[in-house]
Amino acid sequence: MDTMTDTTTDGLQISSVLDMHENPMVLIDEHYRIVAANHAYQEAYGVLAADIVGRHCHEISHHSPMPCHQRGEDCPHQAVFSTGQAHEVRHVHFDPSNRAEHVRIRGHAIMGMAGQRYLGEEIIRLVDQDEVITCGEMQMVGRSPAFLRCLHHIEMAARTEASILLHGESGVGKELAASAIHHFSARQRGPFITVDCTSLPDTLFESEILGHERGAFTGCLGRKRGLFETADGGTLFLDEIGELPLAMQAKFLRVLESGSFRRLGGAETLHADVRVVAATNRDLREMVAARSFRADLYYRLAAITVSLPPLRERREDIPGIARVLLQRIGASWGGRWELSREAEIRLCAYDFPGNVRELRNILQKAAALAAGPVILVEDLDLDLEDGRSTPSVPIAAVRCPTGPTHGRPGPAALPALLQRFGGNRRLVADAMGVSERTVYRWLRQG
Ligand SMILES: Nc1ncnc2c1ncn2[C@@H]1O[C@H](COP(=O)(O)OP(=O)(O)OP(=O)(O)O)[C@@H](O)[C@H]1O
Repeated sequence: MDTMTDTTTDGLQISSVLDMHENPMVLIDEHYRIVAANHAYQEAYGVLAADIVGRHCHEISHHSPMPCHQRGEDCPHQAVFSTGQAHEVRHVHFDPSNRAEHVRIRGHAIMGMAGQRYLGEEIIRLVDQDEVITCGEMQMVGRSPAFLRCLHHIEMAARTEASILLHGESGVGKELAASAIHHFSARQRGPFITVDCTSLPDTLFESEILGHERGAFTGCLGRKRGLFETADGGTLFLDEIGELPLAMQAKFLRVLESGSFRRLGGAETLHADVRVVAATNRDLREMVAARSFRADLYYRLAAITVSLPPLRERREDIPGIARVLLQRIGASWGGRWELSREAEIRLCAYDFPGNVRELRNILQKAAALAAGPVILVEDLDLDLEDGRSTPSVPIAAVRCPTGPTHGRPGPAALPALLQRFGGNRRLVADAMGVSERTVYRWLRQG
């Protein structure tokens, strides 16, 4: 083992040099052993330097017996020792009580007086108390290990130029993840263009995706740039790619392979430099086997695949996401709502087949129905058929909803809702997640 006393040959005390840093910092030797930790580190993690000096960094920060690069992670230790250059990564660390946290690590190469090499690891803790990770204008909430791991994959994938396929259930946050990829990538200053593959009729492919020249078809008055061209220098997000009909898959493949295209009615071959991110909730491999999705397009899109975990596999994120969603609802409706403890427990026990989008809809309805600023269990309209509560959660401690069922507000709630939304039935319908006709029906029924 490469050892180092706390005093270097020129009389500097290592820990006092590390203490100059405000962020937690540790010094690590070539053999992954921690040599020193600064005051900020000891305070942040509630440990004494003596408790961790001599132990492996991966054991302390990852609770893992092996270095993180051997588990497929981008490891500052490996990078700094092999290149001698500083290296920065995001990681998921675990504190002494096994709580996952999202951190940015700056690894610096440090030389000892006798030529020994060290890694100086500065740890910047990214997740604040609200568990919100802010990427540009977006807010991604969560601190569960499953979520943070997924975020790490997203960031690692974003740094490459490879096509990325996002896979996950409906409402799990694929579109949010796609914009996070754009934000984390070198293309962040370029455009982020979304193509909804469910609403792209075959007849519109050319004009929408490739654009058209003036007079290209009857009634076409001007020249239009297509979405592919508009995404030049940025990211093209193909949402619901599994819904793309076979005929259009061939057309897409041609454009994606070459980056070249012609506008409808145009003679000139144009080129766009586009990075593609696609998303689906379907099993594209199965679709390839069933010949309903082209294998060549699949391999073109899925250079890197990132799976987004469903909300029920990261239940510890539910309270944090609910808090942020309620803040958003409050900001747009002009009000403040919070969950009662029982309502929070009830939500954490729910399976959320519709994931974060369903959570948002449930909270909107609940806020619309709640008599005051505190949302009670009876304000929650959970679909208990699909979203059965799991046995791992102490359901016995939770009362069942007794209030309105299937979104139908009680007799007193409807006038209050109409008042809240200035008599606008459309807004009431949106808040309740029903059609405007349903609101009319409720009003007729009194
Ligand atoms: N981690 C998160 N933190 C905060 N909000 C989130 C998070 N994940 C998703 N959301 C919100 O949930 C809603 C649904 O997310 P999104 O549209 O990205 O899901 P999706 O997987 O693309 O859904 P679909 O497959 O139906 O298109 C959005 O309002 C989004 O902002």
